[in-house]
Amino acid sequence: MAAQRGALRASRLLFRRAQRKVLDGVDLTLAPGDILALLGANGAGKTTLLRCLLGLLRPHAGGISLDDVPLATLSRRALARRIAYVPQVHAAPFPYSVREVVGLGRLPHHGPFAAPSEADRAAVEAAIDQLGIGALAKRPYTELSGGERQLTLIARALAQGARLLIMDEPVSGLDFGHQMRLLERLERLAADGYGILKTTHHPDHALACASRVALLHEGRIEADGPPAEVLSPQAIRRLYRVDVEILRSPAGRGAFVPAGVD
Ligand SMILES: Nc1ncnc2c1ncn2[C@@H]1O[C@H](COP(=O)(O)OP(=O)(O)OP(=O)(O)O)[C@@H](O)[C@H]1O
Repeated sequence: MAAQRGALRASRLLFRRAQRKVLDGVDLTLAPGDILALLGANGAGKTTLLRCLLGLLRPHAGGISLDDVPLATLSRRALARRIAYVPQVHAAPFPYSVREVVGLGRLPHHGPFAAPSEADRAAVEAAIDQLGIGALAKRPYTELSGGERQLTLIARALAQGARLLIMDEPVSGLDFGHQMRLLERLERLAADGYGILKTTHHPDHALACASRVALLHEGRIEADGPPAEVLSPQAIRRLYRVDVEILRSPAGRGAFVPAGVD
């Protein structure tokens, strides 16, 4: 079957750690326009799967392709222009300005020793505009709040030119307001044709902001589909051993309410 244009596709991935199958026959596709939320309990293998999709870990079996081209045949630089990783917010070792941090996203285009071109500078400014962080551009990254750092790291990914963004718990450590604003920004990026894969420990966020949800359990993708279909109380029970009820607002939004834990 032909992959959707621009899609990243993993088929039948197997990955072992110390003889244990962390990923065991995983199929997953990320296409432009998707917001795909990957849920799984602690240790389920979400980060391992992300690292395979980024070409940082080589699966023991199965294949990963980008536009039908095997990932393993693409250079790191070619890959970085197509797929960007947005890590969890981290402490920066040096007080680079926000503009300089976003500019690091241009390295796959001009290399570490060449001066940035006009096109590089334009891409950096466009990414800063897209994330609405122009007012922060001169501030040292080290002095930013967690939410501002997260926006800076997303802008860096956009400056990279990649259309597929892979995010490890993008709202972790953010206050409620910043969480909601970040999720809203992700929706806008998806509407602009970016494909976003994010891991999350919040089923509520997957209900509120995802076009698809994939559940990783015991090494396999147990379900992959629209949030309202996949995120049943039974599925939450199986994943987290928590009983929940789903409350729906008149606007159709949903939230999980715990009804009991093991
Ligand atoms: N470098 C490593 N060496 C050995 N085992 C590892 C290593 N990294 C991860 N593991 C194991 O692989 C399994 C999957 O880990 P992974 O980090 O992918 O899970 P996760 O779903 O991202 O977890 P969390 O939600 O807690 O971040 C876990 O059992 C973990 O202990």
